[in-house]
Amino acid sequence: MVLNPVISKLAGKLVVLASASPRRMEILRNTGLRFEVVPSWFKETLDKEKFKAPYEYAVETAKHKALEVAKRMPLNHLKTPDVVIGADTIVAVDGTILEKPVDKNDAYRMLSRLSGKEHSVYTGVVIVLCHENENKSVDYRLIDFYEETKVKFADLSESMLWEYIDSGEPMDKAGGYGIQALGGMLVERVHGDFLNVVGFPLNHFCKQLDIVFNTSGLLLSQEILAHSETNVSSLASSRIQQPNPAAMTSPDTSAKSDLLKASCFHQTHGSQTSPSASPVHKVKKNGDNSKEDEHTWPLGNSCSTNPAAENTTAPSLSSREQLTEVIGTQREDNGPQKDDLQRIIELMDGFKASKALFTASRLGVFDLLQSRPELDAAQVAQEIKASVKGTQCLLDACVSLGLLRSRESSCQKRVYMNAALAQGFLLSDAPHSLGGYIQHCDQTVWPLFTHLECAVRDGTHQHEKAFGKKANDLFQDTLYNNQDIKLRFMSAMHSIAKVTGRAVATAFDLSRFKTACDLGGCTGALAHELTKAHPEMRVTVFDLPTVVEMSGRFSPQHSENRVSFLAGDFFEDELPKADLYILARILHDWPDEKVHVLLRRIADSCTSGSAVLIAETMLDGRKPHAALQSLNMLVQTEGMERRERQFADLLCQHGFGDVQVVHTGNFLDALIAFKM
Ligand SMILES: Cc1cn([C@H]2C[C@H](O)[C@@H](COP(=O)(O)OP(=O)(O)OP(=O)(O)O)O2)c(=O)[nH]c1=O
Repeated sequence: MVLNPVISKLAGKLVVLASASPRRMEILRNTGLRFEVVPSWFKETLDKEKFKAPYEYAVETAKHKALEVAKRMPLNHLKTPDVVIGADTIVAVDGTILEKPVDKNDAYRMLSRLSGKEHSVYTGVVIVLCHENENKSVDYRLIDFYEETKVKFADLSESMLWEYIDSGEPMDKAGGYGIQALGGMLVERVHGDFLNVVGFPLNHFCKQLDIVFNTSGLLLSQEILAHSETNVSSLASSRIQQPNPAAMTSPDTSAKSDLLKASCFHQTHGSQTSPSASPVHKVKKNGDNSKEDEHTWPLGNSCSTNPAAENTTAPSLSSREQLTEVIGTQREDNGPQKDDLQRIIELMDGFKASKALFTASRLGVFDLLQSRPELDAAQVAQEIKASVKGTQCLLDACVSLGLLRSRESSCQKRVYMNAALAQGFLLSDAPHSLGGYIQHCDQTVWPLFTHLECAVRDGTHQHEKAFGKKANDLFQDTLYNNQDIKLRFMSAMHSIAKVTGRAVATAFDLSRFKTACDLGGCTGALAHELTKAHPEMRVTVFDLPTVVEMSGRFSPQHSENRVSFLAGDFFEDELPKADLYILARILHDWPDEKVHVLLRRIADSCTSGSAVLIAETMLDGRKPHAALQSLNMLVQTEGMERRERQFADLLCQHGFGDVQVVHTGNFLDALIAFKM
């Protein structure tokens, strides 16, 4: 806990881990830090001969990983992070650097060299602080350090070696072993930070953060204080990395982003923290637009809205402290800006990236490579019954998108395996699989979006143009009009609810509510998360008969029976009585006049103190996902996405007030309003 205050100073900042390492994610996630994961595309091919010490190689590699993500995000993700963390772990024995083995023989070679000896594990870490300056370019300030841990292996027999290698564990780990898993059996002694061996020297990282914040607790102040050499420990060193311009291309810094105004919602990776730690803010009713981005944090410290506009005075520099070199580029005066052109190309390529993901998912590429990693394009093509040429293009596109990883095998063939993103979200049987939603996007949303221009001109959905049939009743005539389409849609809604359910269920303290009714709750995925998070709560899922009859297919094996289903139409039938009514991704299907009908019916069913919990992607003028989701509703439904204030205005007309919102950091934001 002693270091927790340091981590909490990153609250409200967009922190990005530029790593696909599940171990690094786990180590950081366990600190309660909220961060996004954006694996780096940097190929770890620096010439080792050019470095006088192994740790220099690790630090330089970590720097390139972090900077690549820091530069790419404004273009690909349309947002500039505040902090990007890169890391690289290597094993060094007898002056030789060992990274991840390319195949089993390579693993054997590495482990044989380590057998019976002491070696060093170095993890280089680079923290990139991104700061948008007055001319809209982004300054990058780097702080780097490395940690060394000494590890002594036991004498390893041939049989032990091969048994370990055949476990598969060595293949994605430096030095060909994982000390935190089976590889622990090989280790006699560790001297230094254990987590450093696993891939991230957490203690040193927190100490470094403390230095960066120094006493005034400022991050991204005008002058980032550098760390003096005084805290060099026996096995670790911290130093300011004076970026070597020759060693790297100057980052594209013209990316436009106002996200350095520390927006008050979190990009959450991993475990949802308790409601008390989530930033809850009250929504003012219409007319008071000036404070839209100001939120008060439960911890009492307000999040800055724009560092550049703050009257932050940089702490004075002591003689022993150095400034890191600012890396920035001056904008040229003539011709199309390279970065702007790149931005437009990225946008034009967007649909190709989506379709590549949809196609790979539909062809079963991710499931195949999970069961059989390290296949080459020809082998994948044979399995998915596709051309080698087409498969090669698709696989390489997925690698470029960070969905797959590839490397040269020992017989000089390029082999492919799933990246962490694919393992987390794209496998059919993954707990948070988005496969259903991807199929819905590919089969339903994609054809509708080809008629976006008509949707914009007409202001109506495009089911008839896309599928050749009139859709009078949005759901009955389109999404539910045959079993396959209905099952696909329910699977899509189920996958979204699985990914977002816990964040929505824990966004507020709902312990006062004993009964809830999830209107349009579809498969009950959110309902189950609510009962998990609130042991006293019973939830009734109220949805159309055609949906309720299929919901059993999605019920979790081991679920308490505090979730029940009731068939009905929430526009027509009497609503079940409940303390809390839930509308998750429901209101965005309907125009205001229909929303008023539904809210009036809910208000009539409520008693004082009852509440309504809304989960939607809320428009905030910044998040591209929300604005694009609103287009999605335009082509698909009669509805739209709305701003917080629009919800507050709709709700107050039906006697609901004290509106609070939590930006959960994933697809959905949560809003609660109480019956006054
Ligand atoms: C020595 C050792 C390494 N490792 C892992 C940590 C790292 O994930 C990996 C070293 O390879 P890295 O290149 O540092 O990291 P990575 O490839 O996994 O992820 P990324 O490059 O995207 O950041 O080896 C263990 O898990 N246990 C160990 O005992």
